Amino acid sequence: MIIQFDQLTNVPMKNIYGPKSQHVSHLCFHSKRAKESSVFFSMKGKEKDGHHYIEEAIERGAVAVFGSNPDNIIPFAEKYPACTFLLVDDVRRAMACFSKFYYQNSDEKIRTIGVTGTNGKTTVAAYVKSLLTLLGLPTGSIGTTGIESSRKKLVYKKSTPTTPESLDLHHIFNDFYKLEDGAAVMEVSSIAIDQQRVDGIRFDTAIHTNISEEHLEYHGTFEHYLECKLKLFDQAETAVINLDDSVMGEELNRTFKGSKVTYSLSPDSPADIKAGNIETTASGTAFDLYVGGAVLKVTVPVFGDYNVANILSAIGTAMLQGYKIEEIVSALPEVKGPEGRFEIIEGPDRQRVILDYAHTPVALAKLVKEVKKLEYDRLIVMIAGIGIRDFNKMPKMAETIEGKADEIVVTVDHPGYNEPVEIIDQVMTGFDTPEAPNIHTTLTRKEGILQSLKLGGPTDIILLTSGCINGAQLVKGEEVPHSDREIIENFFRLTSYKDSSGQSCVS
Ligand SMILES: CC(=O)N[C@H]1[C@@H](OP(=O)(O)OP(=O)(O)OC[C@H]2O[C@@H](n3ccc(=O)[nH]c3=O)[C@H](O)[C@@H]2O)O[C@H](CO)[C@@H](O)[C@@H]1O[C@H](C)C(=O)N[C@@H](C)C(=O)N[C@H](CCC(=O)O)C(=O)O
Ligand SMILES: Nc1ncnc2c1ncn2[C@@H]1O[C@H](COP(=O)(O)OP(=O)(O)OP(=O)(O)O)[C@@H](O)[C@H]1O
Repeated sequence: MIIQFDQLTNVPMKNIYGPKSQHVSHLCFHSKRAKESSVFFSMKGKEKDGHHYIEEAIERGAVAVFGSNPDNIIPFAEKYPACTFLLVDDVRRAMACFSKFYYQNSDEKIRTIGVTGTNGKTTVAAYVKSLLTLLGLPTGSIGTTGIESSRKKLVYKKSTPTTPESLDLHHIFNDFYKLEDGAAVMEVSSIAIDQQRVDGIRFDTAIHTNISEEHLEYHGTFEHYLECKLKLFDQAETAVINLDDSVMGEELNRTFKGSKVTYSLSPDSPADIKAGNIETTASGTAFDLYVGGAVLKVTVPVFGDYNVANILSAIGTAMLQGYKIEEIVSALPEVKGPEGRFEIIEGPDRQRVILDYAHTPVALAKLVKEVKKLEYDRLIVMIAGIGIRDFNKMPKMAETIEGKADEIVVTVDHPGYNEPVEIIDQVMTGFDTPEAPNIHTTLTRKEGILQSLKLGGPTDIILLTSGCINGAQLVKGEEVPHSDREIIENFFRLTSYKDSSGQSCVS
C-alpha cells in the first residue's frame, strides 16, 4: 500500500523528514521483526529504548520510522535520506492511530465489545462470542486463550499474553471483517489501556466484571489499576456494569453517560438483570432471571455462581446489541465457555480433574466454594506461585486455601527469571502451618500436576488452579512447551489398565 504520510489526518505528527510517501507492507515495533517495506515504531520501554534500534530496523528493510526523540530522529533522517522519519509526541498513540488507518478502520466496520475487570474477562469474552454467534451475529474473540473468528481459531504470533498491541489488534479486526464476522469481543487488560493499545477505538459496548487487587507489580497502586480500567468506559457507547462490585460498579453506574445494562446476583438489587435461586445441576446451572419485571427460568451449561454473573454480563451485552430477551434465553443452553476455566476431565474410577485458571485469591476462594457443591470423596487442590506476577499475592493464595482441601499441592507457574524454590518459599509464608502433612511442594507445574494426580483416589476431585499461558511455561526468557491436558491424559493412560475381568485399575 502506498502511504502518503503528509496526508494522514488521524495521526498527530510534529514533523516529517525525508520522502513524503512510501510503499508499506508491514508494521512493527520490534526492530528484529522489521522486514522489507516495514514501518517501525520506536518506543521507549521499561528496559530498552526503541530509538536505539532504528538503524537495525532500517537495515532489515524499514522504510518509515516513527519516533518521539528528535535527538535520534533528526540525525538518522540525515543519514538515511531514502527513509521517512515521523516525529510525534507519543509513539504508542501514533502506532494505534496509524494501525487503525492502515487496516482501513476495520474496527468501525464491525461491532467492538471490550471486557475489563480483574476476574472473568476470558470467560465473559467466550460467552459473548458464543451467545452473539448463536443469535446470528458472527463474533470473533481476542484474549488470553487466543484469537478466534466466529468459526475457527486463527494463528498469530502473539506479542502479549492477553490484549494484543494496537498494530496486531487492527490486523485482527481486519481479518475478522474479511472472514465476515460482524463483531469482535476482546479482553482489555489494564496494562493494555495504560499502554494505549486500544487508543482510537470507539467500543460499541464495554463490559465490567469486577475489581480486586491485581497487577500491582505493574501499576504500583490499586488506584492506578482502577483508573486504567475505568478509562475503557470513556471510549464506549454502551456499558454492562456489575452492581455487585461496590468499588468499580458503583462508580461506573454513577458516571457512565451512555445506555447501560446493570447486573447483579442479588434479586433485591436495583440492577436491570438479576439472577436468583441458583442451583447446580449435573450438567450446569439453573437459575431465575429477573428482567423487566418478569422472572424467566434459565439453564446454562456452566458451573459456579460467578459464572452466572459472567452469563448475566453476556445477556446484558446481547440486549445492548438489540436482541430480545426471549431469543437470548432460548440460546443460553447452547452457550460455550473457554478452555481451562472449570474445564472437567473425567478420570478412571469416577475421578474428576478440574482445570481452572484461578490465579487471584478472590478467584481461588470463589472457585473452591463452587467445587465443593459437587459430589466427591476427597478434594486435592494445586495452587501455584506465578513467577512473572506480584510476589505479594503468593502468600494470599496459601492463606485462601489453607484448611479448605484434603491435600494441597504448592507449585510454580512461569518462574521467569526467578528461582522456583524462592517462589515456593514465598507461597509457603502464607500458611499458618506450612509443615502440615497434607501440604506438599513441587518445583514445576508438571511435577505439581503429577503429585496431585498421585494423591487422588476414586471419586476424588483434583482441582488444578493457576495456569499455563499459550501452551508454554516461561522460564528464563524461554517458552518451554507445556500442556496440562497432555500430562493428565498420559498419567491416566499409564496408571489405569484393564485387568482380565475388564475392570479398570489405578496403580
Ligand atoms: C512489562 C511490559 O509492560 N512490557 C511491555 C513493554 O515492554 P518494555 O517496556 O519492557 O519494552 P523494552 O524491552 O524496554 O523495549 C522497548 C522497545 O524497544 C523495542 N526493542 C527492544 C529490543 C530490540 O532488540 N529491538 C527493539 O526494537 C521493543 O520492541 C520495545 O518497543 O512494551 C512492549 C511494547 O508495547 C510490550 O509489548 C510489552 O509487553 C510484554 C510483552 C508483556 O508481557 N506485557 C504484559 C505485562 C502484559 O501486557 N500483560 C497484560 C495483562 C495480562 C493479564 O491478563 O493478566 C496483557 O494485556 O497481555
Ligand atoms: N466473575 C468472576 N468473579 C470472580 N472470579 C471469577 C469470575 N469469573 C471467573 N472467575 C475466576 O477467575 C478465573 C480466571 O477467569 P478468566 O480467565 O475468565 O479471568 P481473566 O480476567 O481473563 O483473567 P486473565 O486475564 O488473567 O486470564 C476463573 O478460572 C475463575 O476461577
